[in-house]
Amino acid sequence: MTNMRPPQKSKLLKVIILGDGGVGKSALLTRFVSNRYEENNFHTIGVEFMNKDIAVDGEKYTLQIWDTAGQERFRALRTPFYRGSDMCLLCYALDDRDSLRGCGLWRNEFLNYADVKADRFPFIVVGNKNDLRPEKRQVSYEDVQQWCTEYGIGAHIETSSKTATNVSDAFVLALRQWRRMECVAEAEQRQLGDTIDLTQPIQLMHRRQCCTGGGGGGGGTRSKADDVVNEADDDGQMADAAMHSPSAMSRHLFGQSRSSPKAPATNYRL
Ligand SMILES: Nc1nc2c(ncn2[C@@H]2O[C@H](COP(=O)(O)OP(=O)(O)OP(=O)(O)O)[C@@H](O)[C@H]2O)c(=O)[nH]1
Repeated sequence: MTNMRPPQKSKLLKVIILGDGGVGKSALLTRFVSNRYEENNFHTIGVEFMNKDIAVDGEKYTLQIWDTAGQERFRALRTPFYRGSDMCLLCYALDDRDSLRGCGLWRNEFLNYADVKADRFPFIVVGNKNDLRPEKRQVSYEDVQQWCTEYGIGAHIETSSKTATNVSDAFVLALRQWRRMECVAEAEQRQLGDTIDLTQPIQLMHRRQCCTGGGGGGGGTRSKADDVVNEADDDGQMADAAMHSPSAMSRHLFGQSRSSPKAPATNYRL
């Protein structure tokens, strides 16, 4: 026996990179995964993916990163791969104003084919080629901030695959957005789980035994609730009532007369 903790498993997450043709999506992926940069890339046809292990805030992840073709003619080849994505990088190039506008169309295309809710999905906006000289820049940081606010996207980063600036940070940012969304979803789920819908009929199981009341036949002291449970053993209805609301036993079967032979006590409205 050893007290060593088992090696932590990494979580597999699917990341998708979208943006107009030539904005630098493939260069970003190649820089991140292989730390290489090529000046003359071929256009991507359809989709390609690569895996990269990453540790963020003490957690291990394997990112399965899908690079998609930005050219319109490849739409039918790329869209089937949107489903199941955990996060999405919307890319534009700093020297191409139209490519920022394009991000809106990419977002819509993604939402449509991935079938996810816009306000529940972790998008980030990535401005590529920030190594270019200032005079080549067509998109200011403020333009993008404004765009992000308009589309409700909370994270934006500028990168350069050429000079390896902020490339890993872009993926870490996306991962953190994903985690934030997960936390929101979990909190909502918890809230839903804790909420009892008083308008719904509650179906109780017959002859359930109460461990605190000695109902398992352990020979402990009999409680008042035990008596009531046994008293109603014939049809099991009272047992359910006793377990769920012992103090309400005086109102047997929730307001219905005990003499009523077929009182539907196991399917009631509060
Ligand atoms: N200056 C500069 N140029 C870049 C950078 N990243 C990419 N490029 C240039 O942009 C060209 C297109 O980059 P890609 O990565 O192929 O673009 P893409 O978005 O994948 O294009 P599609 O495959 O057609 O969708 C490259 O051949 C490079 O010349 C960068 O960080 N800085």
